[in-house]
Amino acid sequence: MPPTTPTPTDPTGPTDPTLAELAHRVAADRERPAFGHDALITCDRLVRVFTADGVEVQALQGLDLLVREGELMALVGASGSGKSTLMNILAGLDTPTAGAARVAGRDLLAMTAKDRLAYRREVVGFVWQQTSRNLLPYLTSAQNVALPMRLRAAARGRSARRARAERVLELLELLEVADCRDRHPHQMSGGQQQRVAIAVALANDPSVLLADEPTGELDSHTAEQIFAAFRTANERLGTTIVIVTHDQAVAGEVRRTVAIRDGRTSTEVLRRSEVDAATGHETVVAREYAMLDRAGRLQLPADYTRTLGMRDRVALELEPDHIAVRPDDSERTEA
Ligand SMILES: Nc1ncnc2c1ncn2[C@@H]1O[C@H](COP(=O)(O)OP(=O)(O)OP(=O)(O)O)[C@@H](O)[C@H]1O
Repeated sequence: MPPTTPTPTDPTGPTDPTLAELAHRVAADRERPAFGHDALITCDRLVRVFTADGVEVQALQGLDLLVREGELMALVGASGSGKSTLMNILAGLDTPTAGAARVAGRDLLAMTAKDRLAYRREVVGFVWQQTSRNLLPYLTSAQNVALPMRLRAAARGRSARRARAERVLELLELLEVADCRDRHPHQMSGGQQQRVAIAVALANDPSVLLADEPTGELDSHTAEQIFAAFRTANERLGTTIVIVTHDQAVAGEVRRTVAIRDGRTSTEVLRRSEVDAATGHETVVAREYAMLDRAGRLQLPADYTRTLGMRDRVALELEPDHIAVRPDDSERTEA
């Protein structure tokens, strides 16, 4: 199809708005809900700059991310793309340099030290890659799971021992490690330790469970089982779960995988099941999307731009139902 040339009468092209139209747009903007108003996690133009030896590193460069309540999603990206920086901010362990971040109604930039402690104890749970970082070595599994509940009870000046013991057992059973309840971490396999770690993270019924490479130290079979445990927690308890992973198998099992590139969300893969009406056969269809930020910026996948030799400048054409992005043809046009 030849490129369309937008004219002032063309509804797809730019026109000079009248004063009444401008007033209408301003009113509509004012009424439009804020970015991420209905999301459980909202990152809005999030920036994190580190300064080391006088050199600035921009780990997050205006990252936008929305996660809805009840989602189980994966974050992927090359080493150094900013995944751990984002997880540390969402876990309340680090503060962004600029932008906005909200989790379950908490503004992560405005929390006091006391709010931050309560946030880490009650709103988020985390599972780290190193099994040794998740569990205290001198406590049994049951004691490890009970600890966050005891700390919360102490902070609130309450004690409900029996309810606590019941919840410990419930969680260990849900994660299929009830038989390990009296064992210490060194008496369990890596997979069992990570299951107990998930139970610890869920102890105070957090709104969000964050996991940073939780299967990084495990073989692929055990990694699959750990992933199944996250899915059980998501389905049975309704917990929203965000997993950072390099593991393609894990990333391929979730409905939504968001890729981070150079400190920004770049592409997103959504998977949905389709049932063939004739055979009843179910297949999973995956589709990749690029993310358009609020300033209209788009990151094109590196393999696409490489394949077409696109660099610096590209040609844009507005079509009735899409925008075409083509390699720079200015020199050819001028010749
Ligand atoms: N405390 C810090 N001081 C200085 N630079 C840092 C610090 N933490 C992270 N960075 C830098 O910020 C960038 C993003 O790092 P980050 O650890 O978030 O990446 P990542 O995607 O999690 O990588 P990996 O997959 O290797 O863990 C990197 O360039 C890193 O060197």
